[in-house]
Amino acid sequence: MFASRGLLRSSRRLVGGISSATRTYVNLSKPSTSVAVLELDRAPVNSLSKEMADAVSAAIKEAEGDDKVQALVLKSSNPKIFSAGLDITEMNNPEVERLEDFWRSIQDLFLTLYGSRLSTVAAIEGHSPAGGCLLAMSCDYRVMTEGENFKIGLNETKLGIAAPYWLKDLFVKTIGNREAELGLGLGKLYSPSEALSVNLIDEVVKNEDVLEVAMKEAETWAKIPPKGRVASKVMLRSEMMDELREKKELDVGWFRDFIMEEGTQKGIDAYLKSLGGKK
Ligand SMILES: CCCCCCCCCCCC/C=C/CC(=O)SCCNC(=O)CCNC(=O)[C@H](O)C(C)(C)COP(=O)(O)OP(=O)(O)OC[C@H]1O[C@@H](n2cnc3c(N)ncnc32)[C@H](O)[C@@H]1OP(=O)(O)O
Repeated sequence: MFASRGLLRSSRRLVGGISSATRTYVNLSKPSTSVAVLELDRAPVNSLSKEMADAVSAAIKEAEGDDKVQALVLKSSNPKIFSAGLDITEMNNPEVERLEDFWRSIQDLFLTLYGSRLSTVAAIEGHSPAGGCLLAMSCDYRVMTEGENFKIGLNETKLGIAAPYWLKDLFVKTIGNREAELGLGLGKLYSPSEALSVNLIDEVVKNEDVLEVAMKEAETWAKIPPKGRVASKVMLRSEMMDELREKKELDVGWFRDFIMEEGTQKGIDAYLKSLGGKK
């Protein structure tokens, strides 16, 4: 059903009529004719390394390659963490070439998900900070599990870094300029009810219901005739995507220079050490 890609270790099985493919970092399945499910599966926190970003992009393209598929649910294998965002170790004392390639992979992941012909529904299971929020906001619809300790938002400023301009633009498009000023400036992480109140997400559901609700939503989107739906999506999203495509290498340079600064490195180093308490 889903053709395998050279990049990915892939094994296939048929469970109850559901074709599923298990790969490194992602699992792709097709529980119904028109909806595919892409599960993020990089323990412990689904952080986005270069390889993880490439794997997610490849899986989205693979789902798009099936003409019958019209919608995609993005979920996590971890019920408490959708994604902890970018893999911070990629930005900690990096090799410059690897750092630049890492950023290109993140740009490509955004362009692939945000610009997908598929209707995309994020089943946000638990925490979704920074790059996790980027993944969620790149989808067409967001369902998040309840639990006021779960957080979503852009906390970059608290790490001593700034979100790139296109992530800022996406945030503004999603929640409006004033709330984005507050959210970005304060590095605010929102609980599910707060996120709902500012339209960062569309629904809050019980943990056990999240996949069912996301699937139902995806089925609804999948029934819309694709021609008009995709044309509408292109109209709404192409300006931002075209700008990033044009400025891609400039953006890589900004990212590299910003991350390689001594002060940025000190901040990232301290933040990494504070995480998990083990590094
Ligand atoms: C001209 C102007 C120029 C402007 C500049 C433009 C260019 C600048 C661009 C800069 C862009 C930067 C963009 C950044 C976006 C990001 O995504 S940065 C990442 C932000 N993410 C976070 O802050 C989340 C951090 N993690 C957590 O908060 C928690 O881990 C959690 C709430 C998700 C889960 O908590 P818990 O279950 O308690 O797990 P932990 O014990 O904390 O973690 C377990 C394990 O995972 C490691 N880890 C956690 N997150 C990350 C991560 N994002 N990357 C790498 N590793 C991570 C953590 O260290 C633990 O490891 P050990 O078990 O200790 O080894």
